[in-house]
Amino acid sequence: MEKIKAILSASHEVTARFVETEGPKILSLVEKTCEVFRNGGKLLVFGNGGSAADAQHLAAELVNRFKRERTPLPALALTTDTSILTAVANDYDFSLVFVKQIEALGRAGDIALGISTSGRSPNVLKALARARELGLFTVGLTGGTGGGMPEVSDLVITVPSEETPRIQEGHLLFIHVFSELIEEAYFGK
Ligand SMILES: O=C(CO)[C@@H](O)[C@H](O)[C@H](O)[C@H](O)COP(=O)(O)O
Ligand SMILES: [Zn+2]
Repeated sequence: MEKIKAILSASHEVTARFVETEGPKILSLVEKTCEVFRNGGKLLVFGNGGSAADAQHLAAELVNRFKRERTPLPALALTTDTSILTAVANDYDFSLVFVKQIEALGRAGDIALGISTSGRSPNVLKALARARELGLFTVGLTGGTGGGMPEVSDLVITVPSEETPRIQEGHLLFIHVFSELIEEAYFGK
């Protein structure tokens, strides 16, 4: 029981600091995303492991709904097509599994959101770098020092922890806060 309480308390402490330091950046990303959606652009999201699940979670909130009855929003997780993922990894390299999808689906004016707790996953960093070259707005959702994210991201949102699970808990909070604010900002209160 003590262990559970210690984990919960660490998680709360990290998410509280996250909101305090990164809140303004989250608000600016909400504005930017609404502008991109209004201009016919879309959000492409990707990451590995738990962050692949987070990418899918965010895309589902936006395409389906969060709290409101409203029209679907254009978001796509690049982590779900096992034929594409295995073919690219098998024929080329795992570090290109998101790059090739960015090249196929990304258009200038879209947003590429890469999720990496360490900021060091080559497939996430390469996809953000390529997205930027192609004229997408790039966002790194990360933790700790952010690894290589600052070099390839127009906006870096960082959970202030060095522990992967705590960082992921901050990322989940981001997904829900972002989805709720997007619904309000895009469709009105
Ligand atoms: O969920 C977890 C750990 O909590 C793992 O599945 C974790 O996401 C994987 O090890 C990832 O490969 C880590 O990649 P990254 O966050 O450093 O980019
Ligand atoms: Zn996890």
